[in-house]
Amino acid sequence: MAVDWSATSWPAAVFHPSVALAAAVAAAAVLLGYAYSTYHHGKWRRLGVPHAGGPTPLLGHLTDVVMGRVPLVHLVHALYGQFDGCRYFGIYEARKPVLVVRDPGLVHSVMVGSFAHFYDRNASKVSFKHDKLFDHIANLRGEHWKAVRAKLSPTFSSAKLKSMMGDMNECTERLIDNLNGQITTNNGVVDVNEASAQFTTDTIGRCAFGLECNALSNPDSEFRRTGRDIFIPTRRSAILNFIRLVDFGWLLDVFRLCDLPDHIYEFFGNVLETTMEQHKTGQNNRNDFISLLVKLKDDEQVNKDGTKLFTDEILAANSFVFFVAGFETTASILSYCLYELAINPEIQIKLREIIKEKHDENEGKLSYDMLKELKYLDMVINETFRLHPPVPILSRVCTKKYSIPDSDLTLNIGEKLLIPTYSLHNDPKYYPNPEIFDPERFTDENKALRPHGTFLPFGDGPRICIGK
Ligand code: HEM
Repeated sequence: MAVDWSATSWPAAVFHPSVALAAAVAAAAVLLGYAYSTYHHGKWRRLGVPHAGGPTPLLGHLTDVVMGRVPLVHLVHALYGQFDGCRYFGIYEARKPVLVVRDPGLVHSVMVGSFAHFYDRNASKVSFKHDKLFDHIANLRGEHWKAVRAKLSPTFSSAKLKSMMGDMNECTERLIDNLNGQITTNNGVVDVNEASAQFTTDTIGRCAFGLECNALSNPDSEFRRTGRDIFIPTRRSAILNFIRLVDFGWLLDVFRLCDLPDHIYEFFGNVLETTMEQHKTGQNNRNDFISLLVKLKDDEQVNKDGTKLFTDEILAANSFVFFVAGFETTASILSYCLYELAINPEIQIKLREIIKEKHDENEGKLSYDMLKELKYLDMVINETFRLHPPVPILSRVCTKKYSIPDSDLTLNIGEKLLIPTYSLHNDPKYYPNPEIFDPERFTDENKALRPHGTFLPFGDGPRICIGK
């Protein structure tokens, strides 16, 4: 049977004015969305800055990173290789132009010499307004950061470090027992990753908080569980980070959303309250991080504007960051160091003999001064930091207009820079055959041959790691 097209209703529907309007609105929305998501993508071309090609609308160069196909450090490393010979290059972190600094001299200027232009790591607190643990030293900005940093720096004076040696030695004895136990029960196979995480949890718990965390003897202890919960990526944090990345972070403030589960906020609030109380009532008279916090709080005068620097929230946030910043980094470098020693037995034997000799000279005791004399141990650890930097990329935000010397490029306030630590550590120009584990790169003579800005496991300049 022939179809009578004039009798069907669809052509009439297509041309109905409301459908045409909807189509026009949809087209306008697509165009607007495209314009929004690519608005800044021409910046590096306009400025004549060498830049990575083909940014995707909305996600820029981070599509594969957001999809979980490539870690950010691999992406930056591949581009670092592509821009050999350039002092810097541009990428797009989603919509935002970001400058990656390749030249060690410029890296050093940004972090040290011209620090006054690059005070901060984060541009703003948007999207974190309701995060009770956000206002810690690593996130604070400008003068506020400077004031808190000056007060917290004495945590790691050499006198304080010396007083921690007893606790560290005790945790180390337990680590050795744990490793020996694993060797016996597991045919010589050892999970150094988990043992390092447990050891680090116990050591920070004792040295900073005066707490017995028992992670080595009880892998399910509360501190160890909390450490795991903070670092295991969740769908929730992935979604929140995506929202931030595409510049809708303000929505998280509107809906009062935070990254971590409630029990983590409660945990750090409780740890701080309990340990501070123990110090105040004399149940604990150790000279640790918490005693410093108690003193800062008690001694503080109210500012002219009636505010205080060390509010309960600032203290809780800083307890949190001392645990978080110290835990994963130290555990990671310790397990990589044990791993490298296992696959480089000649280095292991040499290091072991040097340590044993000193240990015997010192009547079987491990002291702070003895550690400082173990130069080869330092070289082995530094080579581990070079190959496996726990923080492989650093960031800075321009806080005061900066003209890059010998170039036409001027950075404006709020613009972001990345410093590719991992790539600088693996650049054959500074470290020939970079894939080889070779502690000899860190003799005094060899170190002196390399320019500043080529070894950054703890960052550099006034914002360098406080726990270095
Ligand atoms: C192997 C161990 C560690 C490594 C590799 C490491 C690495 C780093 C790096 C790369 C930075 C950024 C520096 C910059 O931007 O220039 C940093 C900052 C920081 N680290 Fe560490 N860290 C380690 C241990 C610790 C420990 C034990 C603590 C304990 C308190 C700590 C607390 C901090 C803090 C609070 C900051 C922020 C400093 C500021 O903004 O003023 N870190 N760390």
